[in-house]
Amino acid sequence: ATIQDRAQFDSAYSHHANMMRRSVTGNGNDLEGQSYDYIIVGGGLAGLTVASRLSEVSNVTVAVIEAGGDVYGADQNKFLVPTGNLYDSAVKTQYDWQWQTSSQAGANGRNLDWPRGKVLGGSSAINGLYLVRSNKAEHDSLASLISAPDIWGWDNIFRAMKKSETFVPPTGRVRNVLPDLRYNEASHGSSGPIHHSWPGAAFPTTNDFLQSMANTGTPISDDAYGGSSSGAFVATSAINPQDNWHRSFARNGYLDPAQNRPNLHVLTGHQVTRVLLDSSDPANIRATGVQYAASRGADVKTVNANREVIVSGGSVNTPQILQLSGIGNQQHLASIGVDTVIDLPGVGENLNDHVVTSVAWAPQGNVEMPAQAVTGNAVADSYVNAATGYTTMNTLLGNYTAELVQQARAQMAQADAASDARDEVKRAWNVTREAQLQAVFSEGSAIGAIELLWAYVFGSMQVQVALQHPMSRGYVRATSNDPFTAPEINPNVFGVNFDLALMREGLKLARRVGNAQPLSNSLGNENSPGTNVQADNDFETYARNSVGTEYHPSSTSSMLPREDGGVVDANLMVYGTSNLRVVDASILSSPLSCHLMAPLYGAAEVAAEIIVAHAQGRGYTGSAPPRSDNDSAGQTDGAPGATGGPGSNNGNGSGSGNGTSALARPTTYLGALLAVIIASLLL
Ligand SMILES: Cc1cc2nc3c(=O)[nH]c(=O)nc-3n(C[C@H](O)[C@H](O)[C@H](O)COP(=O)(O)OP(=O)(O)OC[C@H]3O[C@@H](n4cnc5c(N)ncnc54)[C@H](O)[C@@H]3O)c2cc1C
Repeated sequence: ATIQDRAQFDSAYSHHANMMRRSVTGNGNDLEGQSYDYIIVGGGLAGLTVASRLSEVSNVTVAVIEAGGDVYGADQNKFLVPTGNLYDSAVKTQYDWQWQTSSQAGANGRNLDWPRGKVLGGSSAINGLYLVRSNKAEHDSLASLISAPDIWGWDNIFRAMKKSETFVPPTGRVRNVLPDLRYNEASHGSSGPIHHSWPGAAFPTTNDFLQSMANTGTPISDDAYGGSSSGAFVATSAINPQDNWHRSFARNGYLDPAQNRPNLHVLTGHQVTRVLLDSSDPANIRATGVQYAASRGADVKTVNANREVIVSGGSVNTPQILQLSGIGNQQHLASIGVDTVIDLPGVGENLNDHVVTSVAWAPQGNVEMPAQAVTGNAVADSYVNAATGYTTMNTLLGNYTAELVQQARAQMAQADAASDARDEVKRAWNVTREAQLQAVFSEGSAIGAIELLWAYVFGSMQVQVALQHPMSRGYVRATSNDPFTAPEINPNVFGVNFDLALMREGLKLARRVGNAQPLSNSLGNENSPGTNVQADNDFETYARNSVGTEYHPSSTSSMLPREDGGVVDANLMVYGTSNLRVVDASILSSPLSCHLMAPLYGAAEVAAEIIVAHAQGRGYTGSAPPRSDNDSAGQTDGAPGATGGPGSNNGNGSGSGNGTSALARPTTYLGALLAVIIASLLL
């Protein structure tokens, strides 16, 4: 942390204390023995999105159990102030699970840090705020693997991503500094819970980066949000200019506006230790509730589910929870002393992650840069890095592509044959990698294989290089039947040579971008890897020594057919159960070429629509069900057949929050525009 004077800083942000907040409870007894229609495990990005939407239906009851604490407290500025994500970070604090991978052979044996949010809002509370959308072809490909184009294909996900968004155009000042900041309003949403905008502060070298990308083969995109994210652009950030430039995330976007709903209860500071399953009818295994505890050794409490349990613990924790509940590979479960209820070998497997490293320069002379600290000035502190570019295989490699793909196929076939993984797991690898090879790595594909990010970090200027479609697959496996013992995380970094080769070529391109006009005018010495690194081998050694996570793990509860190693079906129901779903990053069956937050808000919106449709006895056809009675328009349709209802339990949500004003309404686009005009006049 680089805050010089904490008291001065907190007083500059004292207005945060007056915000509208949804109250939550930290008292585990409030839920114990109670019954809720829906129990959501994990109050992160997906969990709070689903909780908010389900509780719009007033005659169902919803409980969320979150292992971490609340964001609103002594440390709230860590989460709310955008620049805080770098200079007052929640990473490596109590708000982070602080996972580490197992030793990674592909990264010279290093154990990589794997932060994940452990706080209300989950990783959406601690992340880098980049909002980038995935590509049409990627979603159509994911949907075809589960034969559900109407639900998971681009059209429905695009609609759902817009549903979650309120787009706020950049200020006049930002437009002046960044003449190449381009967007197409038609691709954005105007009345959703999460605000997408640009920071109030901007720097000329960001525009130079776009120009240098164009000059090295990655053209500037006019519309990165309408189905193709390839090209260079300044990404929107999850920032709300109308609310003091705060971070917009699952807590303040989805939960706080639900503050007056008596049918929604949120418990923090308690970890779900397992899902309780009734397997008396093996053809209809039902989740009857969950157990939870404040810590290892603390009392284990139970809360009952009338209708469904929805697991939203994220890509690391969700498979661990399923495994400890008896759902997973029978052999693995036996090895940790867990009785198998459902032998489902895909649980925890098929893990993939974007990995990242960078080329870094010292700034040239007195080039203008953001403050390398949180300052107490809301506009300055809204600055986050956001310029990016998604580069296709053809730009990266030209006609070398086909040869590399052929080599990759041969290498993977050999490695799979030697692996002792279950056949279903091998099929998951195969179908998802083949889908990637066809959609992303085919000649002329418009999907980014590599992301290049422009970053000012701790006084250095960097072009970061992140692999978007790794072929390597790893796993998450519980190592003990104790839920408070860390699982083994093995992302198998650079397990397939193809991934290393692309990273190497990405690093070369990053150097070319930095050496190209006009960006080169602002860059001094190349500090890393350093100009002595020229040969392929040296680039690869540098990549192995420096690579880390871009924080986008997915696929550990893949939505695939059961025989292809799937864990959930197209309705996100865990195979073999009739009322246990997973909604979080783990359901994506293969990587997406983007930061995951935007598509995950969309996926969680779709999940909530599916669940509401099912509660109403309707099939889900891939569009929003009729509006419900607790939503902002106040229309009613209820959910026939829902059991329980308000008052079916007495967990009354008392506790640490300080809810104040009336139910928030999403701002309209006109309101947004007006606020931005006023803001730019004030600047
Ligand atoms: C440091 C960092 C930077 C990132 N930067 C970006 C970015 O700039 N842009 C972007 O788009 N994405 C970014 N991401 C990724 C993005 O935030 C995640 O992909 C997304 O939040 C995943 O959503 P989720 O719902 O799957 O999991 P999460 O949001 O992580 O939520 C899971 C929740 O479940 C809770 N939980 C887990 N286990 C239990 C249990 N047993 N009992 C109770 N609660 C439990 C966790 O505490 C957590 O709150 C970043 C992530 C990190 C960690």
